[in-house]
Amino acid sequence: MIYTVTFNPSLDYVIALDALETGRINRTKKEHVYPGGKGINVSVVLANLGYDSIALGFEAGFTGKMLREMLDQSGCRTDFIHLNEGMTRINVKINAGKETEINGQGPEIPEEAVEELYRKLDRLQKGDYLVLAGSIPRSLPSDMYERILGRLEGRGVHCIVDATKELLFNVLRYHPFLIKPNQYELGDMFGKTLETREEIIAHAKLLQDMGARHVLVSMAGDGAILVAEDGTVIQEKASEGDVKNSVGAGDSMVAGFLAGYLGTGSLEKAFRLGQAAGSATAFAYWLAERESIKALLDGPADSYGL
Ligand SMILES: Nc1ncnc2c1ncn2[C@@H]1O[C@H](COP(=O)(O)OP(=O)(O)OP(=O)(O)O)[C@@H](O)[C@H]1O
Ligand SMILES: O=P(O)(O)OC[C@@]1(O)O[C@H](CO)[C@@H](O)[C@@H]1O
Repeated sequence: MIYTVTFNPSLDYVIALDALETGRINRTKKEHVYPGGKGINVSVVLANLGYDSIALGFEAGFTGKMLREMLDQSGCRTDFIHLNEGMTRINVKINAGKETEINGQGPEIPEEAVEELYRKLDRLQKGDYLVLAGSIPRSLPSDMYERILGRLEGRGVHCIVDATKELLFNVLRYHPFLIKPNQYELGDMFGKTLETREEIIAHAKLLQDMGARHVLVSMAGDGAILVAEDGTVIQEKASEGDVKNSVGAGDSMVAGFLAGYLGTGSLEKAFRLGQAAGSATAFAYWLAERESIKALLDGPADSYGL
């Protein structure tokens, strides 16, 4: 089974305007509310690709109730922990020529709720995949992901971590199966701006020296580079298309990679399905659907396990 964990889910309020001006009333041309949060997005795209997963995380308040309902309707299985105080955040995604995002802080997660999540994770079995993705609320310590991987160590659970800075650095010694920083996040981890292919590969390898297995570096419209555990490097440009809203492109890429890997066992197919899923999301108002992903694949969909 695949599990995703989203510590700080959201409702994403996605709006489109011709232009955004501060200090005045702006009116939207288009608006929509979607379930959000990185792990949840991974679960939604996995479901669109025909892969079952269970989305774990925390929800609270009327927004949390709505999040559950929306995910139920979309056929995505959840096993959230309900918090009695606060409310699931609403993140605002503004498409006005440029993309601007305002992400909320989210509710406080008490110690008992974290313990409840640990108990759920204790039930994972050998061969399961666990995706940890996104920020954690400020009330929690920055070694949260490390504690989870430490607890799962030696149990044969394959972990995928899509996080930045300390959250990511701290988990490397547990040899995560896959990490997916974007080009800027990777540079940021070393206090640098990475521009060339060589610089990106060299820094991905530094993360492998610290314990990561496969490192997938996404580069938005420029595509992605996979530095595999055995040193193989796969790089490809992204498909060209009309970008509508790239929020969730990275999460879609993680979902596509995992689906491709589970469906074929091939890192190359996984990489290509990941790229197609990321681009299909960028070319849509929200997360990629199965058909739009298939349309961006090179070769027949069944050769990707779809
Ligand atoms: N403008 C674009 N055109 C084509 N493909 C894109 C575009 N933006 C993203 N993609 C695809 O999606 C993948 C992931 O995108 P990106 O690097 O923006 O991830 P990210 O920074 O983790 O995104 P997010 O945090 O919004 O989920 C890229 O490697 C590429 O395959
Ligand atoms: O605040 P975080 O946890 O870093 O990111 C949350 C978020 O921006 O990530 C997803 C896109 O990747 C959105 O659905 C969601 O609003």
